[in-house]
Amino acid sequence: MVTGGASGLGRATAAHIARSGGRVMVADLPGQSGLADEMISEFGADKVKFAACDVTSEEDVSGALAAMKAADWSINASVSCAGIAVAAKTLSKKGPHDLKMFSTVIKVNTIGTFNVARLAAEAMAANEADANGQRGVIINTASIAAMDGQIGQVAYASSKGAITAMTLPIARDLAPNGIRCMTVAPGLFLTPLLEKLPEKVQHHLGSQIPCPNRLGDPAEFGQLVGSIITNPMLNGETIRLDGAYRMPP
Ligand SMILES: NC(=O)C1=CN([C@@H]2O[C@H](COP(=O)(O)OP(=O)(O)OC[C@H]3O[C@@H](n4cnc5c(N)ncnc54)[C@H](O)[C@@H]3O)[C@@H](O)[C@H]2O)C=CC1
Ligand SMILES: C[C@]12CC(=O)[C@H]3[C@@H](CCC4=CC(=O)CC[C@@]43C)[C@@H]1CC[C@@H]2C(=O)C=O
Repeated sequence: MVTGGASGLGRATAAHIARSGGRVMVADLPGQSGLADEMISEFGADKVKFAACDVTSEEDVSGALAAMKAADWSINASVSCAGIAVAAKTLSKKGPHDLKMFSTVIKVNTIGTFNVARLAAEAMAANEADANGQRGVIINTASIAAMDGQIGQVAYASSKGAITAMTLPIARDLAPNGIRCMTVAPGLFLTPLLEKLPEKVQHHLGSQIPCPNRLGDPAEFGQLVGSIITNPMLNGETIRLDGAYRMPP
């Protein structure tokens, strides 16, 4: 299952899994079903399915997992890519940071990610263990903003910092169930999130990345997720995927 799987990093991950012979439940907001339909046409309905799902809702996430079970698909990997970003300072000329905005970002990014992790873990725990005694892997998406939070990113950086912080305790909690937990902290990737910015700004951002000297390709994120799924020793850690970029203040 890939949440936020209709767009950007999630879409590239779903495509990577489908191309590698896997089956993917794309769980995304109902408004994204058109984008998911494109993937279903590309890979076939036996490889890709769509579940309308708000990650903050227990009912929706349980529904997506139930749809997998109904299709006789086991859940071996749960990848959380659903996320939102806002820009606002703690205090600006407009006044203090809007508290509702802060709560919304925490709700979608942090609580949504944990909601998916806990419910996916319950489903994975019923899988038969493989030769390593493992039943599945939970993969979260943070951001380098978790470590290098910029001016105006207090809500976003907090939400992503919590995702990196939950990685080790989730891995420890789920070790007895044979379930791993990893987090990827991407740098700057060319997805609709960044495509919103003027091209000049996109080029400038790409030029700041040491090596490779360009924005990340979402396929490279999908490739890392594929490696995490297949490498049984990766557990309890956050991996930066950023071409050695460190964000300035
Ligand atoms: N693009 C980048 O450079 C970076 C992205 N990230 C993170 O990667 C993740 C994916 O970002 P992108 O692919 O760039 O963004 P995107 O905007 O292309 O995709 C995000 C997807 O999440 C879905 N989504 C949003 N709220 C949701 C909810 N409540 N329930 C279910 N789905 C929901 C959206 O519908 C969308 O399909 C996000 O968590 C973002 O914070 C982190 C670092 C860098
Ligand atoms: C997501 C990330 C950090 C941001 O907050 C910005 C986003 C690009 C588009 C944006 C424009 C704005 O006006 C508000 C901020 C933001 C949403 C950036 C793309 C990658 C950044 C990130 O997470 C890096 O790790």
